[in-house]
Amino acid sequence: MAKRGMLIVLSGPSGVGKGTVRKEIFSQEGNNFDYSISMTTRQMRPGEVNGKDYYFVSKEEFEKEIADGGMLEYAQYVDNYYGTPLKYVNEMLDAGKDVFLEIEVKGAMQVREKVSDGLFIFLTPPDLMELRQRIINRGTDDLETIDKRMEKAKDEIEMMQNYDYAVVNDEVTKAAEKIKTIIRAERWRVKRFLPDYKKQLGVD
Ligand SMILES: Nc1nc2c(ncn2[C@@H]2O[C@H](COP(=O)(O)OP(=O)(O)O)[C@@H](O)[C@H]2O)c(=O)[nH]1
Ligand SMILES: Nc1ncnc2c1ncn2[C@@H]1O[C@H](COP(=O)(O)OP(=O)(O)O)[C@@H](O)[C@H]1O
Repeated sequence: MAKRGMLIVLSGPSGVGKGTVRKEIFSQEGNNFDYSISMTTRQMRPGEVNGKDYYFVSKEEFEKEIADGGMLEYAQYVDNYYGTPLKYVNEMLDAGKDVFLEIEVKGAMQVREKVSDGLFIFLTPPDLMELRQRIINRGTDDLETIDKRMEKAKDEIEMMQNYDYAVVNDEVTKAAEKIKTIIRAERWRVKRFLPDYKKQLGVD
């Protein structure tokens, strides 16, 4: 059986640039990871593709998945559900692939409870004004939603203490570089390396 893959969780407040940084990492290293496509009940935005950006489902379908135990984690975020389907993640990890999740903080904490050897990275904005500006620039939210997201962001940043690494998203390429460095180093953490190495050496 292949060595089980590593679960990499990229999290942080909405609008900080998780999607942007994740896409930058995948454009360079897409062959090295699998991305878990989330399920959501929110409206599809122009340009989004069902099954690529998200699996877009109804509230009823999402609640059925929860009831059937099909979600690794889920959260309700600004009136919609978002979650990670469990089956794909397990299949990929079992096949020895590293799987990347890009999720908000409540979901990340559920994963932390369930997956003790995951790698948890918190992407954080240079400051709150810059975060607000990014959400405005993205042009996907009305003012009321932006205010809700900003209120949430303050609580979300408090959650940083529960993560393994913090990365400031000042520039996209720099943040992506830092995350790649963290992942490379993580592969050589003794707790990940040693069990296999012992097997190889025939010592236990
Ligand atoms: N818990 C959880 N959060 C998710 C998942 N997928 C996306 N999110 C997060 O939900 C929040 C809202 O997502 P979305 O409306 O797409 O906005 P955007 O990511 O800010 O463009 C963001 O912080 C996402 O990272 C998921 O599967 N689980
Ligand atoms: N380092 C950065 N500098 C400036 N703008 C950024 C940076 N990273 C992301 N953005 C912009 O901020 C907005 C929010 O990014 P997005 O990736 O959608 O965030 P998230 O997935 O965390 O909600 C987008 O308009 C994106 O182009």
